[in-house]
Amino acid sequence: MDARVPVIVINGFLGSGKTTLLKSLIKETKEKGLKASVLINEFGKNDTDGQIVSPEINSKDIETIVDGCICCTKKSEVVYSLEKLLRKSPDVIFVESTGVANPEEIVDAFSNREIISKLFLSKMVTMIDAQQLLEQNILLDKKLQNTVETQMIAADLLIVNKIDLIDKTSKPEIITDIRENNERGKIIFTTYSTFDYKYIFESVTNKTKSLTSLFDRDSQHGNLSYTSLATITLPAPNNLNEEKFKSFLLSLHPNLLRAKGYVGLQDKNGLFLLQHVKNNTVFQKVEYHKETYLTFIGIDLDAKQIYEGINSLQNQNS
Ligand SMILES: Nc1nc2c(ncn2[C@@H]2O[C@H](COP(=O)(O)OP(=O)(O)OP(=O)(O)O)[C@@H](O)[C@H]2O)c(=O)[nH]1
Repeated sequence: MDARVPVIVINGFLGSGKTTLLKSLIKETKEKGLKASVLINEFGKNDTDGQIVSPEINSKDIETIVDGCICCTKKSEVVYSLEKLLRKSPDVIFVESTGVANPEEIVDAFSNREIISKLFLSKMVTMIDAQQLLEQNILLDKKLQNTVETQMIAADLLIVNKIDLIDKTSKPEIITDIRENNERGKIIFTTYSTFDYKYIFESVTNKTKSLTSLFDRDSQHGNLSYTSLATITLPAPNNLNEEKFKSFLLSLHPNLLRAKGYVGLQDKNGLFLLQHVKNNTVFQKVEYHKETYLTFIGIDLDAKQIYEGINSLQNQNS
């Protein structure tokens, strides 16, 4: 019997809906009577995604690698984290990559001699932000555009998410775009990463694909590095004015690709999870009892401008 544990990698650009999918998949795994383990990789310093999925899974079944990509600077931590997860005897391991990870390099990070006999790559899922795909030219950085393409090339399953934010007549254009990069992957259109998860779980029992063979078909994209992509993390004020803060985030467009964190809002009790992708800003009331913080991810972000902007918002309120 093949005792290798299936790995499902969830790829996709910043804010495309990876954590939303991960949360649903953890729930679905439980409902199937199976045990999930999770490896989450965050580009920023804080484990926001781990915090978001934490109500669904025992903390011992989550490993988090922060402050860099497992496809480059954090490659060496992957084996250690996977070994730790394997000791919990999971039926399946979900890996959520950072939004700027190169899938080819992720597979390489997993192809370590010590773990390759214990795991197999069951599915490479790529989340696509429908709105972002249609406005691809908003990506300032050619390398990031390449990343989006590489994530499409690598996928078995392409989940076009956030279709509530686009004109439905654009679907054929999206399909054409995807097919230019990937001729064979299954394409599913979704909102909030909701679809029939049988397309994920059918592969859990199909132990055919090895980690090393995945990229035999395409290796031309090579190693990408992002010199201008940066994260800035700072403590968050606990009394931000919601509207002024939203305007501040919009003022950082188009350099700001993603912002997230935990904040307190003026005239509102409790703490809020901030989710900002492009021009969409959402504050969700949450139970959160640790230090508040804000993480900004973008291209050529001006740290001084961000620090001063947040400070000035705080001072306006006091
Ligand atoms: N309007 C809309 N929002 C969505 C949809 N799916 C997810 N979101 C929201 O988009 C934001 C980002 O979603 P996440 O699941 O955190 O995205 P992610 O890919 O994990 O983000 P990173 O890990 O930062 O790259 C959250 O506020 C989600 O609630 C959707 O279909 N439509």
